[in-house]
Parts: sequence; C-alpha cells; structure tokens
Amino acid sequence: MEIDSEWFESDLWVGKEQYRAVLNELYFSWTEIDKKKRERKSVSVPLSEFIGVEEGRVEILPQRKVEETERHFTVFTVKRSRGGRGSTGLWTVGRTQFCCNGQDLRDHWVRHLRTALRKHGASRPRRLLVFINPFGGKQRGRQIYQSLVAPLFELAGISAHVVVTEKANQARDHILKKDLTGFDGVVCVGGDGMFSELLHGVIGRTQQEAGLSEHDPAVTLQPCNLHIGIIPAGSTDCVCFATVGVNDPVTSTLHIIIGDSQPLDVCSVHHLNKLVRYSVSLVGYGFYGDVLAESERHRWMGPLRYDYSGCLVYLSNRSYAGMVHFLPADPQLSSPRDNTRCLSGCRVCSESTERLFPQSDSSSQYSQDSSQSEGEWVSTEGRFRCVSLTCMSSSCPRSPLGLSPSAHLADGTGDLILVRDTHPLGFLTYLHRHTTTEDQFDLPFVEVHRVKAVRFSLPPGEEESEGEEEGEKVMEGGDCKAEQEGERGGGACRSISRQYLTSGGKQRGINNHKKRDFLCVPCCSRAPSVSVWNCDGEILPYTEILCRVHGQLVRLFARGIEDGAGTRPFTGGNRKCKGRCVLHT
Ligand SMILES: Nc1ncnc2c1ncn2[C@@H]1O[C@H](COP(=O)(O)OP(=O)(O)OP(=O)(O)O)[C@@H](O)[C@H]1O
Ligand SMILES: CCCCCCCCCCCCC/C=C/[C@@H](O)[C@H](CO)NC(C)=O
Ligand SMILES: [Ca+2]
Repeated sequence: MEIDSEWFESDLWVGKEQYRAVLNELYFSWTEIDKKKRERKSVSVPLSEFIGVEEGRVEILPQRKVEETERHFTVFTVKRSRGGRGSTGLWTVGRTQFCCNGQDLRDHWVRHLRTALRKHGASRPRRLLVFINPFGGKQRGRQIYQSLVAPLFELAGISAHVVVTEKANQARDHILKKDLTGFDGVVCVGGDGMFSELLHGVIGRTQQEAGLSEHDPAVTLQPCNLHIGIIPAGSTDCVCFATVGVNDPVTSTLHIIIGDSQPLDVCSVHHLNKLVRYSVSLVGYGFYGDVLAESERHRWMGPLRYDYSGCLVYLSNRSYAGMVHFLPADPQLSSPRDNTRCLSGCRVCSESTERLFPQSDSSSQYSQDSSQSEGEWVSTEGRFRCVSLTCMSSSCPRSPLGLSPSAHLADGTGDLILVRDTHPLGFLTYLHRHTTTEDQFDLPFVEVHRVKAVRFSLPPGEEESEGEEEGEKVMEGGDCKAEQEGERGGGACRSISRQYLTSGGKQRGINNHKKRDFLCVPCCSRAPSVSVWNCDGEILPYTEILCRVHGQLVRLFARGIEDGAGTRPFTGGNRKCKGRCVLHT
C-alpha cells in the first residue's frame, strides 16, 4: 500500500462511490473505480492548492461543524467557481469527506496528507499581522474577518495577531515602529485606503532598515520582503480587484493561505525632493482629482458618492492648464496599445524581473539593476481634462478592463494618459469607453505613453509658492475667497476636502488664491485654475509633482488575474487581439 515516503494510495469512499485515491509529491487525486461507468469521475488537486485536512466529517464555512467518526477525514482545497458575469477568478473552499475501511487507514491518510502539506507549504505564511478597519466600506470588516477569514486561517494552521484599528494611520505606524519579528506578512481588512497604509508602512520600514532615503527620487529603493495581503472590505477595493480579478474575501484569504506572491510596481510621488506618497493604482489630476475632492463632501452616501460626484464634476466641464514631462519606457519591450493583458504568469512581467534584478552572481540573491541609462525626457503642454498615471490596469468593477487595459502589474513602468480639453460629448465618450471593450485611447484628444517617470508643472506665472509652515488644519467653509466676494453659484460655498490641509491657518504649498479657487469646486461659478491630485484615493497637498515608478517594489499575496477572471477578452469594439496577447502566449 505505501510506496515510499511521498507516495500513498488506497481505495476510499466518497458518499456511496468507491475511489482509488493517490497522493504523490505534487497531487492528491481520486478516481472512481466503478468499471461499468463510461465516464468515471476523477479529481486531481495540486498540493499547492491544498488547504488542510481534518479528522472526521467537518464543515468550516459558513459555520464550523464537526462530526467525529473514526473512519472519516475531510480535505479542504481551492475550488475555482463561476462568479457573476462569467468571472472565473472567484475561489471557494472545496470540501470532500472521505471514508476509509478502518481507523488505521484514516490515520495514515491524515498523517501523509499533513506531511505532504508541510513539505509543500514551505513558502506559505505561518504568522500574520492583521489590521482590521472597523469603519471601512459598509463597516463590516470585523464581521468579514471573524466569519470568513479567521476560520480558514485556523484550518490552514496560520496564527494571526489581529489589531482592530482605532484611528487612521495606526496600521502604517505599527508597521513602521513595532517589532515585526516572526511575521511572514501583513494583511489589511478594509479598502484601498487601508491597503495604502500597509504599503507606506512596509516600504518605509524596508528603506529605514536598508538606510535609504525615500525622499530622493533618484534613489533605487530596496524591494520589500514582507508580503501584503488584502481582504477586501472597503468602498473601493480597486487594488484587490486589479490584482486578483474579484473583490471577494474568501478568494483573497485563499491566496494568502497558499502563499501566492505577486510583485507590484509602485510609484513614488515627490514634491521638491520630498516624498509625498506612494501609489500603485492612480495618480490623477483633473477629473479624477475633482471627483475625489467632491466625493469627500458626500461621504454619508457611502460608495455611491463616487457616482454622484462623477456626474457633478462631469457637468462642471473643467479643463486645466499644465506642463507634463515624461521619461518614456523602452518601446521595444511593450506598449500601452499592444492589446495584451497582464494575466497570472504574465510573460512581460517575468521578463521584467530578470531585467530589473539581474542576477549579479551565481547565488540566488537578486540585486537591482542601476546600469540602464535614463533616456530622454519628453515635454508637452496644454489644457487637460485629466492627466492620469497608473502602474497597473486599475481594473475595477466599474471598469473591468481598467484605466489602461494593457498596463502590467510588475513591469517597472506606468501608463501616462493625457486627455486634452475637448467638448463634453467627447469626454463622455472617453469615460463611457472605460465601461465597455471599446478602446478609450482611440480618440483624437487622448494620448497614452508607457513611462518610467513623470513631472507635472503649472504654466509659467502659475507656479506653486513654497516655504509655508508645517502643521495641519482642515480648510473650513467660509475660507472661500469667491464666497466672500459673492461669486458662488448657489447655496453656501463648502470646502470640498477633509484632507486638503492648511498649516495652522497658513496654507502649505499652493499660493492662497489658487487654493481657495479650487476649494470652491464645484459650487462656485468661477472656474478654478488648478485641480488636485488623486493619489490612490487620497488628495495630495501639492500640484507640482514628480513621479517615479519603482519596478516590483512590493509583493502581494496574490497571483494576478487568472485567465477570464473578472475581465472580458478583447473581442468587442475596435480592440482586436492580434495573437500577441498574453492569452495567446
Ligand atoms: N479606526 C479608524 N478610524 C478612522 N479611520 C480609519 C480607521 N482605520 C483606518 N482608517 C482610515 O480610513 C480610511 C478608509 O479606509 P478603507 O480604505 O478601509 O475604507 P474605504 O471605505 O474603502 O475607504 P474610502 O471610503 O476612503 O474609499 C483609510 O485611509 C484609513 O487610513
Ligand atoms: C458614463 C459612464 C462613466 C463611467 C466612468 C467610469 C470610469 C471608471 C474609471 C475607473 C478608474 C479607477 C481608478 C482607480 C482609483 C483608485 O485608485 C482610487 C482609490 O480607491 N479610487 C478613487 C475613487 O479615487
Ligand atoms: Ca506597471
């Protein structure tokens, strides 16, 4: 019966059917024995997708139920499930209860399966630090963790230290300052804002330990070893959706348990050689900045505030003057218009790993490539509806292909999208194409460039003033110059952002009249001359910024979007796959 320490096989029953079950070093499989059947059922589970084994007849979700019997054992595996809209990125917990012909055989199976799991699971996390935002999204973070995540962690033998946050930035500061010895990863239960806290904590901590300055945009940052897991429980779970393919807590938990590892590009945003923030999804000026700023005034609406604010901002019909300078990426490697899709196991991203971290010697240690020459900067100016930089596709439920459908998660570049001023219908067409398979870049007023760095400045005479004091105070209604001058469009002029800050009464960064102008968005009749930057859902306190993409700076417990997950292939509209896409490689 026992072949060697890896192999094990015997007959087993599942319900009334008899199976031949085999465990080898890669798979656990069971095949129906009934010779009379034309089609015999056969299941094969790679050990990499094996979650756990328990004695008896056991259920884990929705509730733990154990029926202790001597002859049964239950295995739990990753099961791919059909979600809504043909999505295949949804994972559930597969459960199979096996019956043996005696307790000895049962004990053998449990022992062998556990040993195989231990051997195979060397790269799986054993200890995690979990931060729950109890107020994110629909305020269900705590419940999601307790009912869906914790039981699966327990089944998989993961021990979790849980912190329910009491204030903003607690998770970031914990990661920056506390002892993290023994943790294999950090996990957030929340939305993009919580993810951003973990991102800043992990990157900051890694640079501190490496003795590197985060402020210098020219510094090659140290890639972070501590993995980040995202259990989606926010109003916007864009990073989760774009890296997993669905926003589903169980799917994300399973990716964490099996120790998936997805490298991710990160953009550092600087103002005058000072780090302002990091971004993985969107650094957007104009429309996306205005929508975020407007949405802050309607937080009570919950996730719907983005739709409402989107309509208001669209109707305000704004464009902004600016100068954009960018450092193009190597066009030989890929293009934002090559109709490829960055899917799990993406070839472009794996080739980028070799380029970004050439192996310096025979050991497996990666060292970062700093030999490449920077290349020539390109400049353009004009009036823009929006200027967006995204390091990934930024696909989300609203826009399943995302802001830049052919962007890559881990190729060391970002896509810069310039939407020049146009008539309202033109801009509406651009926005609407995000929700369909039609190419949003195939419009005369839209440009897209694959870049390594971007600098944005205001036109001459409109530059930001500098040197104001630090310290923070939220801008109040009534600070509005236009309101004081009786220029408002109707109703009271309200300040639009909780996060747009002034310094102890004095403003930081932007000179007063410009700042007051845009704080009146969109209720005043006078059009503001500057917008704000939306950086992964946070408003930046500066207009003139320098962004630099750091290839594969962090790693998520994810594997990218599996073929067909949460997306549609390029079959519609004028986007045609020419056989070069990842689906065909
Ligand atoms: N206990 C807390 N109290 C207040 N704010 C918190 C707390 N914990 C985390 N935060 C902050 O709340 C912000 C939003 O959280 P999160 O991203 O989880 O939810 P969300 O609903 O998706 O967010 P948003 O409404 O901004 O889209 C984060 O930026 C985070 O810093
Ligand atoms: C007429 C229909 C108009 C629909 C317009 C849809 C446009 C969708 C574009 C999706 C962009 C997603 C960008 C991601 C942003 C996130 O980084 C950020 C943080 O969560 N979210 C927000 C809302 O700023
Ligand atoms: Ca990228």
